[in-house]
Amino acid sequence: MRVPFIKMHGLGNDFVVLDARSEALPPIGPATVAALADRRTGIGCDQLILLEPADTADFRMRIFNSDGSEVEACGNASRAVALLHGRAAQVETAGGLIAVEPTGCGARIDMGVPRFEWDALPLAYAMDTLSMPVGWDGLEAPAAVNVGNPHVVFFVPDAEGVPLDRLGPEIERDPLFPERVNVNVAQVTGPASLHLRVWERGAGLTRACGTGACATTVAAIRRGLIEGRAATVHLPGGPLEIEWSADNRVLMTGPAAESFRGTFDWGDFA
Ligand SMILES: N[C@@H](CCC[C@H](N)C(=O)O)C(=O)O
Repeated sequence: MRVPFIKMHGLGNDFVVLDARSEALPPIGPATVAALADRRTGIGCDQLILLEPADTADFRMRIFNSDGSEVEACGNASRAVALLHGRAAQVETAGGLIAVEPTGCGARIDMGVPRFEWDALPLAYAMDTLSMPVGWDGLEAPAAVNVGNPHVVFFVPDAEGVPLDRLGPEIERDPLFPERVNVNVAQVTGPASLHLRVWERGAGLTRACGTGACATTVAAIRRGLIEGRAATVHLPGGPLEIEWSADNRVLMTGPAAESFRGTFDWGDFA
């Protein structure tokens, strides 16, 4: 069975998009996702995105990390999917309903309401999530935020100097995070400006993480580290505009692009 795919990205965080909204695909498992995501023997991506019909929204977006795990949210893929869809839509995700709106060369996404309760992250046990009393080799007192998916955010004086390739996997899999966690290291660079690097759960270091930018902005506002309720978040792949609205919704604006299209043989990856 030949299956069409669309290769897309948001600031270099890249996706294989499978559109099963009008024609169903066979059930997809973690091994197939990981094989397709492999950069040497597959198509290669940070996340695989599967679009399906939905009952209570315009369509459903399922998100899989390159390790095969299915997750709740992906900011950059939401913009890519908005671009592909070509008009405003309500999209069902495992993390909740999001509203997407294309804006020419990208999209604006209403990512929903952030959560800060320890059991919403989730953490293994109760603690303060604004400044968690924990640390890993010099990375101390992160904030925990769930923006559909779980994030910890460390504010540091020099984000580039953090050995995230070493500490990211350790923190991601710490027993404190029963569902693992996305690890953000952020530097405040101005009254409304942040520099951010992210170790993504299930995907490793990526060039950009939309939900990481949302979680980091919300955490910076809660901590009083920036002025107002909006920031430009500079990631290795480029900037995102994030706002935490007065009615408690996280809004993200930024680019997305299609790279190429192709087909693959399902049997080669099943
Ligand atoms: N790249 C994403 C986040 C993808 C999911 C994440 N790795 C997780 O496991 O929660 C983004 O742009 O938000």
